[in-house]
Amino acid sequence: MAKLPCAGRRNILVTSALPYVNNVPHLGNIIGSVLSADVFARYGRLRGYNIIYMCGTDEYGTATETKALEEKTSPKEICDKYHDVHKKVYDWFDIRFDKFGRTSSPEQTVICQSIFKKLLAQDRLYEDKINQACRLYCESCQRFLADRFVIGTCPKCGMTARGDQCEKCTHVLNPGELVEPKCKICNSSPHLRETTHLFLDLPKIKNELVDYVEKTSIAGGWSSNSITITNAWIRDGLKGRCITRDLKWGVPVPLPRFEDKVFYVWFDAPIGYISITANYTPEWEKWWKSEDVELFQFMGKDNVTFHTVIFPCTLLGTGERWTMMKTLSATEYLNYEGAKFSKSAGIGVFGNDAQDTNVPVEVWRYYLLSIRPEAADTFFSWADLQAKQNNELLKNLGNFVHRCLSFLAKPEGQGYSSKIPDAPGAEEHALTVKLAEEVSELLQQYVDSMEKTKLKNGLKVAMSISSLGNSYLQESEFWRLYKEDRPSCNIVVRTAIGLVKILATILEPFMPSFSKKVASQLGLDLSDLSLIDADVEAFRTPWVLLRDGHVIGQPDTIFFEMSDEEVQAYRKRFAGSQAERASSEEAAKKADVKAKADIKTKADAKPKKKNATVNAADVKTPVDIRLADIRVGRIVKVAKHPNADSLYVEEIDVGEDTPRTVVSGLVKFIPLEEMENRRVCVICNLKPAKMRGVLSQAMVLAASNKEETKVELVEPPEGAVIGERVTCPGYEGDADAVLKPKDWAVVQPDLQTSSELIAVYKGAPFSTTGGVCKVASLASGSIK
Ligand SMILES: Nc1ncnc2c1ncn2[C@@H]1O[C@H](COP(=O)(O)OP(=O)(O)OP(=O)(O)O)[C@@H](O)[C@H]1O
Repeated sequence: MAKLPCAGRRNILVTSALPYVNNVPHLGNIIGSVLSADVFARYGRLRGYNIIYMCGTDEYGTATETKALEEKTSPKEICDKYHDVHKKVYDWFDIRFDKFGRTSSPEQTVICQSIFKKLLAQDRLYEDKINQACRLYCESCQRFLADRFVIGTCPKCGMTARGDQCEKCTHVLNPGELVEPKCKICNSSPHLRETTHLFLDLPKIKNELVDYVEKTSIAGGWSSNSITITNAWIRDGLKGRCITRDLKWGVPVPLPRFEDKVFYVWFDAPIGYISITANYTPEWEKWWKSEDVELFQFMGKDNVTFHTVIFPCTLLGTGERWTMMKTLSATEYLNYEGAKFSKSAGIGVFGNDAQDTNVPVEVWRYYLLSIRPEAADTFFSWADLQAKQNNELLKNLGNFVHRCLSFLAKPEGQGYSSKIPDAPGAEEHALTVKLAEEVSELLQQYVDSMEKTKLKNGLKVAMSISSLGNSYLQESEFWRLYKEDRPSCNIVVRTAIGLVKILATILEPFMPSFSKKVASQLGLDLSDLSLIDADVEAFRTPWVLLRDGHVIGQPDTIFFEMSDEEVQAYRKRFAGSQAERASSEEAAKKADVKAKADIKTKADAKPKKKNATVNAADVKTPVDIRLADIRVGRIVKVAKHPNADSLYVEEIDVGEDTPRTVVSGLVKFIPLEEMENRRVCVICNLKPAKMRGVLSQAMVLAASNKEETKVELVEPPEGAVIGERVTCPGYEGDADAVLKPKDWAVVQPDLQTSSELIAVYKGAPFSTTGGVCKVASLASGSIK
C-alpha cells in the first residue's frame, strides 16, 4: 500500500535525477544519482522516517526519436526497451525505489499541461516576438535540431559544448549562442530559422526565487557546489527560458498555434517526479502540495540549475503552494581510469558490465560510495577497487565479523556452541567501557553525516567502528581470556557480537546484501535492524543488543580477495570505448571468455580466504608507483647548466628545509622564463647522480610524445601543497628510501597522460589534496 504523509512524523520525499532512457547508465550516473539517493532513503527507513523514493526514466525528446530512427522502431518501443534495461540494472544494484516510473505516462501529460496552464494564467509565460525564438535548422537533415544535436564552441569557456549546456564549465546555453555550431548528425552547419516559441519568464519570478534560495540553500544543507552554481546563475542575470520544441515525441503544448510543438525535455523532466508519484498514489498531492514534507533531491552537478532555478521557478510561477526542494545533494563527476565516463563515446564500465564481473554487488556499492565525488571529481580505478576490497572490506570488516561469529560458533571447549553468553559486569569492564564510549561518539558522527547527506563520511565512520572492533578483540586477547578468565571473555564476545549487529545496521544503507548475510549469520531478520532513536541509544551499550541464550546462524565468509591477475583482466577487458571493444568482436569474445575463465578459475581455485589476519612479514610490497616518492614542488631558481647546452639546473622547493638541486634536459622544449616559479611533480627518492659535474638530487616529471618532439611538464593543481606526496588511488603505501633503477624501469612504462590530459599510472590518476595532476595539451604521452 502506498505511503502517505503522516502528521507528527518526518515525511521525506526522495528523488534522484531521472536517468535519460535511451542508453545504459554508467557507473558515474549510478553514483551521481540513483545509488546516492538509495543510500539516503535506506538510512531514512532505518531511522523510522516516513520516507518514499521516487524515480523513473526520462523518456521524451529528440535523443529518443533519433535512437528510434537508428534502431528502426518507434520512440515508444525504444522507451519500453530501455526502461526495462534501466530497471534491471538498478535492481541488480539493490536500488530500492518505492516507485520507478516513466515520464511518458498519461499522468505526466495531465500534470505537465495543468502546470503550464497555471503559468499561463499567472502571466509567467511569453511568446518570443523577436529573433530570440530562432532555433537551429539543419537543411540536410530537414529538421530543427534538438539542443543535444548541436555541437560547437562554448562562448564562455571556449571548449566544445552541446547546444543546451557546456559540460566543461556547466554554463547553460541556448543553442544559438554556440560559436560555429554544427549538426551532430551530418556535421553540416545549421542556420537559425525563426519559429515562435513559449518562454518561461524567469525575470518575473526572480524575487520569489531569490527568496526561496536564500531561505533554503544554507538551511536545507545544499551541497556547496550547488549553492555556488545557483548563485552564479542568479548573479549573471536570469533570462527567459524557452520551454517548447519543434518535435513530436513529448508532451503536446495545449495552446492554439502551438499544437505541433511539445514541451522541452528539461521543462517536463522534473515534473516527472510529480507524475511518477501520481502513478504511485492517486493522493500524490499530499506529497507534493504540503508544508509538512521534506523534499531531498540527488543528482550530478550538471543537473543543478534545472533543479534550483528552472524547476522551482516553474512551481513558484503557478502561484500554488508546492512542496519545494529542501535539500539538494549534487555530486561532482566520477571519472574512469583517467578518462571521462561517456555514454556517447562508450567509455567506462556500464551498469550491465558490472553484473558481468566477479565483483559482488556489495563490493560495487561500497567502492562507488567510498569514492563518491562529494567535494571534487574522483576516479574509478580497478587497482583502487582491488585495494578497497582486499584491505577495507576483507581485512577490516570481513575479518572482524567472521572472527566474532566463528569463535562464538565453535563447540563448547573452544567457543560457545553458537549461544550468546550471559555477561554481567560489562558496564565495569574497562576495555569494554572505553570501546562503548568510542563507538557512541562515532555513531553520533555517523548520524550527523547521514542527515546532511555526507554519505562518504557516513561510510568512513561506519568502517572505523569495524576497525575499533578489531582493535578491541586484539587488545582483549579473548583467546587467552577464554581459558583464564571466562567471565571477561563472555563480556568481550557478547560486546563484539553486539558490534557486529551495529555494523550490519549502519552499513545496510551502503551494502544491503552484506547486512542481509550478516543478519542471517547472527540468527536475526533484516527487520531486526533498526536505527530509530531508541536503538541508537541502545547501541551505546553493545553488550545488550543480543540477549543471552540467543542462538546465532551459520557463520560464513562474505568477502574474498581480488587478485592482481583479475585486476589486469578487468582493465584489459574494459579498456577503450565500447565501439572499439565491439569492433574486434571475435578476438574480444575469445579474450573475454578467457579473462572470465581466468578470473573464475582463480576464484574457484582460491582457497576461500577465511578473512584471516595477514601477517605483515608475509606481504611483499609490489613493484609499482607507490615505491616512487613523488612530491609537489616549486622551481624557485633556474639557470642553464654551465657545461651542457641542453640542460637546466633548477633549485626546487619540495617542502624540505632547503631546496633540492635538480638537473633536467628540458632546454629544447621549455623556455627558461616558463620554468621559473613553475609548480612541478618531482621524484625525490632516486639515487642522486652527477650530471655533467652537477649533482642532481631529484627528477622533474614531464610527458613527451612518441617522437619526443614535444615535452610538457606534469603540473600539480592549484590547491596542492608544496611538499605533499602525489599518490595514485589503489597504489597507496610507503615509498622506498631509495628507488632502485630496476624498479623504476618496471614502473615507468605505465606512466602516461590520459585523453583528459591527466597524468596516470595504469589508469590511476596522480592525485593530491587539491585534485589531479595534468599536462597542458599532450594526450597519450609517455611520462618520465
Ligand atoms: N561522471 C558522472 N559522475 C557523476 N554523476 C554523473 C556523471 N555523469 C552523469 N552524471 C549524473 O547522472 C545522472 C543521470 O544522467 P543522465 O541519464 O541524464 O545522463 P548523462 O550522463 O548526464 O548524459 P546525457 O545527458 O547525455 O544523457 C545525472 O544526475 C547526471 O548529472
